[in-house]
Amino acid sequence: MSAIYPVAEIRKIEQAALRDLPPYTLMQRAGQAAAQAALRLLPCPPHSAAILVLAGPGNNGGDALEAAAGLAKAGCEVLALLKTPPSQLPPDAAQALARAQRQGVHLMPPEQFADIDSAQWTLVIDGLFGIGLSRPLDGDWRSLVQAVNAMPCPVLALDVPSGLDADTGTVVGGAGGIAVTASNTITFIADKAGLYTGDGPDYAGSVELATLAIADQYLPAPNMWLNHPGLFSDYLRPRKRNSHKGSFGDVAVIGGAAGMAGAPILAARAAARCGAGRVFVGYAENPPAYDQAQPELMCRHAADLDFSSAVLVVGTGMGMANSALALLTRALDALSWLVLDADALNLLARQPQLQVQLAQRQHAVLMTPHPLEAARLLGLSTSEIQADRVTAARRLASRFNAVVVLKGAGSIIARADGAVVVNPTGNPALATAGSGDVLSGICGALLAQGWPQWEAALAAVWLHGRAADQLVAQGIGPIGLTAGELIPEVRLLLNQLVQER
Ligand SMILES: NC(=O)C1=CN([C@@H]2O[C@H](COP(=O)(O)OP(=O)(O)OC[C@H]3O[C@@H](n4cnc5c(N)ncnc54)[C@H](OP(=O)(O)O)[C@@H]3O)[C@@H](O)[C@H]2O)[C@@H](O)CC1
Ligand SMILES: Nc1ncnc2c1ncn2[C@@H]1O[C@H](COP(=O)(O)OP(=O)(O)O)[C@@H](O)[C@H]1O
Ligand SMILES: [K+]
Repeated sequence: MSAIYPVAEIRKIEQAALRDLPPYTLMQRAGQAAAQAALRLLPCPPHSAAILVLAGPGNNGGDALEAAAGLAKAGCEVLALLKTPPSQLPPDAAQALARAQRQGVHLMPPEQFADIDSAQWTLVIDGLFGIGLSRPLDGDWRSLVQAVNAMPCPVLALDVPSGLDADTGTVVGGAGGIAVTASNTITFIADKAGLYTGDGPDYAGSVELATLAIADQYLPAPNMWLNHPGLFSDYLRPRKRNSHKGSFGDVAVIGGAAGMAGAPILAARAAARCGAGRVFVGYAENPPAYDQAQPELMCRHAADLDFSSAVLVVGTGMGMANSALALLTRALDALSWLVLDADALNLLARQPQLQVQLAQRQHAVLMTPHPLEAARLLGLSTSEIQADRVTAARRLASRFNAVVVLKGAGSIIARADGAVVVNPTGNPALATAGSGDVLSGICGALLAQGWPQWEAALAAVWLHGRAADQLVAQGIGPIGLTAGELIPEVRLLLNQLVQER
């Protein structure tokens, strides 16, 4: 399942399930799943492992103590750090503590709390705070997290790395806050957006989901999902034998002011190699005769292009001159499907009347802002966008009646009705000039081939990120991957997905 729920919903699911289950059941399931995940992470047999379990004052601490019991039972040497007096633990966590002690888990004496880094641990389990974190970590908690973050061993976070906001992927307390940097996270009941977007992936590491066998009847209809090909596979259709280039549509990339002629070329090459029947490049100024590396592209002056018969990808390297504004206005007037990127978005941010025109357009639009472009469109700062990427993407989608891709680590795809998808593919190899142009070209190609906007956006973002992941696995990046290198890899992946379906 790929549903993502906000923390408030997870609380409701948990409460509803707990009403129908014997007490302590869910914590036992969480702890056991965590113990199994921990055993899989050990680089040695259990009886050679020394595991430090950090147990906080709430039920996240209870999960950790339950996991500690399971690990001790499996033969590991387990030491638990518990600052809270047992009498102050919630009932389930107190039960987990009793079980851990029966299994031979030792409690660390308080005088050793400041020296946890003096021992060599095989693994640390972070069960300090989960979704109940209500304020930034300070004092002893902060020192503890600092010590864990300096350790070389793997760290398994339970539910969410302590200190991270599970909804937004920001550290609680902002720049002054702190969170556990885990190598792995096992999250319970359902995925949380904050594990996949913004700073979340840097803290959560590799994420595994344990649903705790919660029956479907307790799960409300989601309106947030984790991106995967199942969400767009209906459109991964093999080509009919009896087809021709007209069957796969035209893309016209509009952009390319002086000094930025390469940007639309990247988008256009991506569009051609992702299957558009014909690809035009409409230059704001001085079109080149043709693209030597991809002579299939038809390079023209944008003023000479028919805007009504192609999917228009507008804005890549377009500049902010009056001529660019005129091209954007013409594109918004056209009945064609639109992808708005880069300078098209920057111009829109400056032109309230064009924003009204966009929101009222009959044919909806796909917009691909990076956080700064999103900030300009919403009149906010980039840090305000990054503080809650899901909300920012939803606001843009509803304001402009558009499908919006808020780019950056863990891209957020949002729809005007509030549906959101969080993308788990991609890596910092993509932090290179032109990779956004490639994304807009992929979007254009899928739209030209008849994909609806929502599925086109989901597929384009997933493929773009996955291509970068595969290239990095081959050693092509993260350092020095260039945007153009993504294009053949995306083509390969798209063909593979169609074949596998
Ligand atoms: N219930 C169940 O059966 C299941 C629960 N599950 C597990 O429970 C987790 C949620 O448990 P939880 O609600 O007890 O919250 P948790 O994250 O442990 O922290 C709350 C405690 O921390 C304290 N506190 C907060 N911030 C603080 C700070 N900065 N500095 C210091 N203290 C701070 C807060 O104190 P207070 O804010 O009240 O002062 C309170 O004492 C969830 O993530 C999952 O792991 C799953 O196993 C499924 C079954
Ligand atoms: N750290 C990262 N992790 C995942 N994806 C990233 C990361 N950095 C950048 N990207 C992706 O790379 C692309 C960059 O787009 P953009 O900022 O518009 O670049 P440009 O304008 O140079 O083409 C976006 O799709 C973005 O989501
Ligand atoms: K935790």
